[in-house]
Amino acid sequence: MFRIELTQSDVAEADALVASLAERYRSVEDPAFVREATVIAHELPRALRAGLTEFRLTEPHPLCVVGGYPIDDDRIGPTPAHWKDCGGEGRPTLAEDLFFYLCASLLGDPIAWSTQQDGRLLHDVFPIKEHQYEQLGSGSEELLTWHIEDAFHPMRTDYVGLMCLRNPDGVNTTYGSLEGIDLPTDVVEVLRQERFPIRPDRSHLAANRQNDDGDEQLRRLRDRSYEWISGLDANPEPIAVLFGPQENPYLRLDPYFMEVPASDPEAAAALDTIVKAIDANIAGYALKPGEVLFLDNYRGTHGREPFTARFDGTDRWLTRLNIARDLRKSRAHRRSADARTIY
Ligand SMILES: NC(=[NH2+])NCCC[C@H](N)C(=O)O
Ligand SMILES: O=C(O)CCC(=O)C(=O)O
Ligand SMILES: [Fe+2]
Repeated sequence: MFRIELTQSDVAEADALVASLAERYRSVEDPAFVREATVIAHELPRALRAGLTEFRLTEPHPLCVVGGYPIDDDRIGPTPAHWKDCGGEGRPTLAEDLFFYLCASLLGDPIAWSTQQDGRLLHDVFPIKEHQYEQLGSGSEELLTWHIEDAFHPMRTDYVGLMCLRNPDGVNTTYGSLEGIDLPTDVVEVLRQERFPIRPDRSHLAANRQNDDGDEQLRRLRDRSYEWISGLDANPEPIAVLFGPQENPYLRLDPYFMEVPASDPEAAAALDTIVKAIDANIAGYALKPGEVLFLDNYRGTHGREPFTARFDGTDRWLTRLNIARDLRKSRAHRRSADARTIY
């Protein structure tokens, strides 16, 4: 994996920047911060900026870890019980949120899904009791099967960022890719065709909806998004699993939510081949508090190993950002040029 290690003076620089921002902004969701973040990110330590730029431009590996940012476990307080209780202003993790968001801003622009976690930009990923056995980031007892994030969505992002706030049992994030794998050319050809129906993962379904605020227009847009998702759930659209460069093609799949019809055995066999190839090379990495992981969501899949949650405020806690390289690709689904929520 590609690693960027902050030195002591890098940390001091980043801390000073974050401390000054924490006096001006109360949340990374503040539209004024979102507007300024790209400019402010240029005040991060040079080695960090250079590393993230290299990761973005040369695609050296599907994973990039930024290590060395310190976290005061007491100051961030207990791991919350549900994301609906901890978004927006007043988070004890404001400093960590700001640092994470600025790093992300060197790769692209974070976006929010109207259908995920109340339309927040910054998601929380910790175990939620009612989700123990679900295929959700908030699950725990089940292996979170590997996936491209939001694979079903035409506007899924280029990167997924995960910042580790705590991970007391060293639970592994899993990752896989096509690196070192030579798929037969006829299989690749089939995988490049739109023959693979995919359903939305459960995190976008109305069953997980909490948000109902906002004006009339906002509610209508949100209703429309949920309708689109449930339509897709009932009638999955066939997508291509591979795209882009002939060698080292990009990936788009979430096998748990994909089923090829019996009428297309050739496609079923091709999907089976790539899933087995990626499965054979799955690796794991246990994020440490303060580490930020950026996953290249075109090049690598990821998931999470099962664990037993405690539900006592000491559980594993990550935050998550979805980062787009080109906001314009989703412009038709956002309310203004600089709005971040995709409807
Ligand atoms: N294979 C899967 N489990 N896919 C769904 C991944 C979890 C989803 N991204 C979430 O936010 O909860
Ligand atoms: O918990 C992890 O390490 C990964 C979670 C994940 O894949 C997700 O939330 O989509
Ligand atoms: Fe994920």
